[in-house]
Amino acid sequence: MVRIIIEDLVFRPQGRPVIDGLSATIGSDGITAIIGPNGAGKSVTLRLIDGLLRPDGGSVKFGDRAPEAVRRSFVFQSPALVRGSVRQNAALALMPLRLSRQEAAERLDATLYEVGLLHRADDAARKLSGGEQQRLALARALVIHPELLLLDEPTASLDPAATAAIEEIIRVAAQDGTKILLVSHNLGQVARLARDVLVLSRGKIIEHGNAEAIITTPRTSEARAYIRGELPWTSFAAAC
Ligand SMILES: Nc1ncnc2c1ncn2[C@@H]1O[C@H](COP(=O)(O)OP(=O)(O)OP(=O)(O)O)[C@@H](O)[C@H]1O
Repeated sequence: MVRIIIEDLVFRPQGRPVIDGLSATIGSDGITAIIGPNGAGKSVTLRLIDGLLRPDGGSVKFGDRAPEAVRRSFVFQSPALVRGSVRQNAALALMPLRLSRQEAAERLDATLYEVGLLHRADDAARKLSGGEQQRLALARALVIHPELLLLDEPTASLDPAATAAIEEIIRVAAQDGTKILLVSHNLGQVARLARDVLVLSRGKIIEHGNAEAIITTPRTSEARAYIRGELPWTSFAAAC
């Protein structure tokens, strides 16, 4: 179980405050979505939590566990696949685990089956469709049996059917006990999947709570504007 405690996190490249004193305690189960307008700092927050970026202040703690003891995976919006087969791509993630050959093969088959790619295991990864490539990226993330899975807009460029397939994989992973942090602009997806939501604006959390409550009745005007899709020129156009 991974509880994430973020305290006064600051990321300030060249002095520009991108993340500006962000604090939150994120519960150890279910799916937590991070939403907010472009440039709010969602991806940076995910990277700071994962340790891909170093903060300029504050901390991210996983309860009382050392960060390196928390098995975790990160899936990006565009899957970075290497040359080789579907199976070889997924197998890369297993290398640090030093499993026996048989155990690794069993795990790979089980995970490729879960994401619906076992029948494509020997095909070239780069020949997969966008949705299949993202399922492979998820297989590579899930094959290590992560305790924490960080997903940065995993369905941003996918059609509804491919999105539904990815959402089902995410749902099953969460049911199996993986804690999931999901950055998404797809509020339907957030409503379908998330238990709780963090709303970011200009590097700060402006709301954190139950997903349904935040999506249906956001408290702050900024969250309301984002969720209702108010664009800056809406009121200007109305005034003309
Ligand atoms: N590694 C980095 N170093 C310095 N600045 C960065 C880095 N990554 C992102 N930024 C800057 O931080 C700001 C927030 O970026 P971020 O990608 O976190 O936004 P976001 O909320 O995920 O936006 P979007 O919804 O458009 O993906 C941007 O101005 C971006 O240019």
